[in-house]
Amino acid sequence: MRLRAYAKINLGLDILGKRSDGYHEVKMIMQTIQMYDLLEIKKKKTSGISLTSNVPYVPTDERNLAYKAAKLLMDEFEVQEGLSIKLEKFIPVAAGMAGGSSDAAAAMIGVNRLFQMGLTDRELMERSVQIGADVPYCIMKGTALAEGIGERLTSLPALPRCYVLIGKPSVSVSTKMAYESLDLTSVSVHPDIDGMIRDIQAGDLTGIVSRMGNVFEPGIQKRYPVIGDIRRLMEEYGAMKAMMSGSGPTVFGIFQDAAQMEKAAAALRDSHLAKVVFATEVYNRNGGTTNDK
Ligand SMILES: C[C@@](CO)(OP(=O)(O)O)[C@H](O)COP(=O)(O)OP(=O)(O)OC[C@H]1O[C@@H](n2ccc(N)nc2=O)[C@H](O)[C@@H]1O
Ligand SMILES: Nc1ncnc2c1ncn2[C@@H]1O[C@H](COP(=O)(O)OP(=O)(O)O)[C@@H](O)[C@H]1O
Repeated sequence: MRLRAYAKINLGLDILGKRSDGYHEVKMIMQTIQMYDLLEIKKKKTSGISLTSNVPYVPTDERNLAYKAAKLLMDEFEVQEGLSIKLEKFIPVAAGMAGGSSDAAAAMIGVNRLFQMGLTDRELMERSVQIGADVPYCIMKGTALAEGIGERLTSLPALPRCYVLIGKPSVSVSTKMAYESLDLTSVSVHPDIDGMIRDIQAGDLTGIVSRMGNVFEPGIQKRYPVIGDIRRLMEEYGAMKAMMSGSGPTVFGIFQDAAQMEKAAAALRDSHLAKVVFATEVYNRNGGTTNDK
């Protein structure tokens, strides 16, 4: 069975406070994009899970989030057969694009089907938060409001047609480090997430984009100025707006025009500011790219 594990961007990312368990209360607008890892999962006769990957820098043992997610379900359902997972990574790692979380989500969806466990998406989402705060969203996909630690999800209408340019500099950012080093008292500008929800409901792309904001961005950009360089380049080449995704360092730009985005992508490649440059579109729950009829 082959599965796609889609990447996400955060159109808006606000942090409301810190909980006693160390996790943070968030309020985010999540958006799936047409960039994905591929998972091929198969039953195998010998028990246990084996995982292979096309990249050397992700673990292939129980530290891999796809492995962990598969194991969680297989343990609960006392599956005696084994599982092999072939993981092909295209989503940059430790990039703020939920690559690992999405692999975990796809593994859960696949294992549920392969071993006929009969769990609903809702039941998978409830279990998946044990793997990571973003995993329930990666099961749900599309445009959504994420609250709590990221697991309280409200589905939103699909975005109007637009294009997304991804630029990932060569640096990596650990999510844990990003949360730990964030000083909430010094956050002076919080994005207007409620306003963005209204704009999404109204299908107003200009409004949505004007409210894009990420409270992680100033701190991470200070450490890695290349983030600002990529952002500026994208805006110079016609992005309605560009911003860092999640805990970074990936920058995405929103474009109204595909040809304009391709020009920006070429300029970004020439600049060598980004190690990964990828021109794409949003992904919606119905499998399409827009809410066009
Ligand atoms: C920042 C975001 C924004 O979408 O994405 P990424 O940048 O990782 O893609 C997410 O909140 C990342 O979610 P996820 O990557 O699933 O986090 P987890 O694995 O559960 O947690 C990693 C670490 O981040 C911190 N953490 C995570 C989520 C949260 N709401 N509060 C936190 O403080 C905790 O210190 C935790 O140990
Ligand atoms: N399937 C996986 N894909 C990518 N990274 C993984 C995976 N499983 C575990 N990891 C580990 O999780 C960390 C964060 O990965 P990732 O999900 O790509 O970050 P982010 O949430 O910032 O996009 C990496 O340091 C990596 O070693």
